[in-house]
Amino acid sequence: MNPNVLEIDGLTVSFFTDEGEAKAVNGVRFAVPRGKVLALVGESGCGKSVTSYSILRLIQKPGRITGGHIRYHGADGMELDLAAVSEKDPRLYEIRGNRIAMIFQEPMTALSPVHTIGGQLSEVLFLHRKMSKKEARERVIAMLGRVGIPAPERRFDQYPFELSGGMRQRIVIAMAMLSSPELLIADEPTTALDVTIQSQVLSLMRSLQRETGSSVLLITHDLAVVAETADLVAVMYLGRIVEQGSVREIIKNPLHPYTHGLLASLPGLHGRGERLPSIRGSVPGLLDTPPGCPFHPRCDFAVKGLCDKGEPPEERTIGERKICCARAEEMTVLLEKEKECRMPAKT
Ligand SMILES: Nc1ncnc2c1ncn2[C@@H]1O[C@H](COP(=O)(O)OP(=O)(O)OP(=O)(O)O)[C@@H](O)[C@H]1O
Repeated sequence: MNPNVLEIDGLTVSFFTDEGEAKAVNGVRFAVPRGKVLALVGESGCGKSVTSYSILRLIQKPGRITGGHIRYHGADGMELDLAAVSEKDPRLYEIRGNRIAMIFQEPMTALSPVHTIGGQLSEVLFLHRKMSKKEARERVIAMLGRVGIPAPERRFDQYPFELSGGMRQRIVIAMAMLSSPELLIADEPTTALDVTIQSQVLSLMRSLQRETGSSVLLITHDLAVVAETADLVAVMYLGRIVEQGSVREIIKNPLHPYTHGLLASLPGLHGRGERLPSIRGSVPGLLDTPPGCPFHPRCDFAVKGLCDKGEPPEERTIGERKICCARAEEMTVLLEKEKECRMPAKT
């Protein structure tokens, strides 16, 4: 069996607007291993959602997948390139919601306000598992209990509006898990929730993932969420992956200046009242991406003539991580020097 449930290779997705072709995803390559959580992280607009929507072929006009592969490797041997398959191919319907499920930031996008919770959840089992009404009711009530919904028998007949945001997101997770997907794509699943509820929902997702052995592609802009939830991380900037590897290695020792900047701006790393450093400048538009490394105009380590010219740097491997930075090999030393400069001199 392939160790990866999903392999994305050279994925390119463009939006064809009146102003021109905007490459929202530009040659992205990563793999989601079986039984692992991979987080795709980056600032707003870097292409995380477009990447995840592409997997289920949910990109709408004027957007289109223009290149690359999205290879799904089923545990039962089913193989499919989701980037190439026809929209009408019945295998695509089988994959959506059954083998690959998706949960969104706002639970109400997935739930119908006019149907009961039990009715909506049972539908998943009628559709994908062809279960009887009685069997489905039992399975749904058990799953509601598993995701921490109190009094699941009573909740079965209630409507989504009768529940809090955190409870609704648990319902959506229950709905996704009912079909025992091999891969769960969670697009900012906790962003709309209060901080205390966020952490409960994340640990619920993590424990369900461990219990079922499914894989998760977690989309988030929050490195604190990554540290808490994921095994692997891929950092995206302006439609490209700039650094990827294990969470342990990358959070402890980020090498790409962008990852370094994202981590440095996390509140947990700084003392009370201390001003948080931020990455200078802002993300350029997709129609005027700079030549060379897309991050160079905001990078403190950019070198004229090296980082601002030609094609973006190619991916290279350092230890177990992959990084796209022309100065990757020197970064450990450069970051160490920078840290020393920021430390107050000893008297
Ligand atoms: N329908 C569309 N038409 C034109 N451009 C689009 C469209 N949808 C997305 N884009 C562009 O694609 C780029 C990537 O968007 P995407 O939603 O994937 O970013 P993201 O990293 O998920 O950000 P966020 O966290 O804000 O959702 C953005 O520059 C966005 O403006």
